[in-house]
Amino acid sequence: METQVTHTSHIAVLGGGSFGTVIANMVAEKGLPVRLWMRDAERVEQINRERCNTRYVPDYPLAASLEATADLSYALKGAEVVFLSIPSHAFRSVLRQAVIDLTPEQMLISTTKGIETESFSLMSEIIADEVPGARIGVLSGPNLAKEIARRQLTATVIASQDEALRSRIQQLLHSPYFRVYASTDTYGVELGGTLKNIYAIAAGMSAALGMGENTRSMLMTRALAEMSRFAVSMGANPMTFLGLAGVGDLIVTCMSPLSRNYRVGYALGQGKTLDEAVSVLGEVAEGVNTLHQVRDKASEMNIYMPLVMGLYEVVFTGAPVTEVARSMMVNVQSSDVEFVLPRDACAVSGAGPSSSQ
Ligand SMILES: NC(=O)C1=CN([C@@H]2O[C@H](COP(=O)(O)OP(=O)(O)OC[C@H]3O[C@@H](n4cnc5c(N)ncnc54)[C@H](O)[C@@H]3O)[C@@H](O)[C@H]2O)C=CC1
Ligand SMILES: O=C(CO)COP(=O)(O)O
Repeated sequence: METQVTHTSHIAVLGGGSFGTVIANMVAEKGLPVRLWMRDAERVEQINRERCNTRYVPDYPLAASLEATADLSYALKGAEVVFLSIPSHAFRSVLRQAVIDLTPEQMLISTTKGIETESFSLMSEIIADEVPGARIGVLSGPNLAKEIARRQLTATVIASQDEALRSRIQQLLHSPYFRVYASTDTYGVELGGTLKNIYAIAAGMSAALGMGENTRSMLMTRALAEMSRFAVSMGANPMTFLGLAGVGDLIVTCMSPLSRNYRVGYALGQGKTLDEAVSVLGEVAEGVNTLHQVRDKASEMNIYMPLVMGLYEVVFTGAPVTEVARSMMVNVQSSDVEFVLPRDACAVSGAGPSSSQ
């Protein structure tokens, strides 16, 4: 049964790409007023006229209570919840334009799976910087927009320290095809969704090169080990990666040609240059920048991440993938499951054990 939701005001979604559109429409399908903000006034006009975002999610009729707008103040003023589906490279600048119209009781939910260049900030950290005292949540999980648009069953995680926020977002998004689990580990949930994009590029590349399913399985499993090692070094709780926002999202993104990061990897595996692979996509593939940022951070902090290091060489320096793969296969063979949760890791602020509902 669909969750009944009450409302006193509208919901705002910033970002008129594929995920922003799907989030906005899932809420609007419940009859709630939703304002979907995007920069492009022509697209706004087209969406409101045709009731479809033909550029990003064709064949996906939009509910009557969804209104596209190019007026940021109109979208934000009086909104109860603001979802931010803006690519990481533009996230801070959009938030800076938005801040004047935000009020402390509004809930700000990032759906963006990326890292800011230079600062190494995740999006929730950017919100905390730009909107001090904001009520912050992060939404992440195996959520390919195009599958959600077909109402194929899936689930996500809403992570926040704010219990009322978690339950409000569960209420707003829950539907017969979409379940919403809760977590208190904002950083872990956000980090999982961000890191998995790197390995999706590698998975796409290995598929294009005709590598087998054993290879893909090894890649995903070692990716999880590497992500967890990175999380521990960053003071996060790696156990969160065992959930939907970690292994769940890693699996779908490494398996599906619907993933833009997978597609970038596939194109690279076919011999395209990085510029060609990205431009043919025409949508954001966060993993390219994330790979760069994580490689730099891992080098700086001396974190052992052979997949990241190898993929960086292939993607950014043009090293031949078969040679890189071969050299990785002769690396020192360490333990399979190498870490146990450090006893004091749970005490790290913001890295407490996640709680599912
Ligand atoms: N598409 C998907 O399946 C999912 C995407 N995400 C995440 O959501 C975020 C957004 O992704 P998508 O909507 O899929 O991307 P997209 O590439 O489909 O659309 C991005 C949108 O952001 C807009 N944009 C770019 N720069 C802007 C700026 N400076 N100001 C205002 N708008 C700007 C673009 O015009 C476009 O409408 C990404 O971080 C992605 O990782 C998360 C879950 C699923
Ligand atoms: O995060 C996603 C699915 O959960 C979408 O992945 P892509 O950005 O690679 O399409």
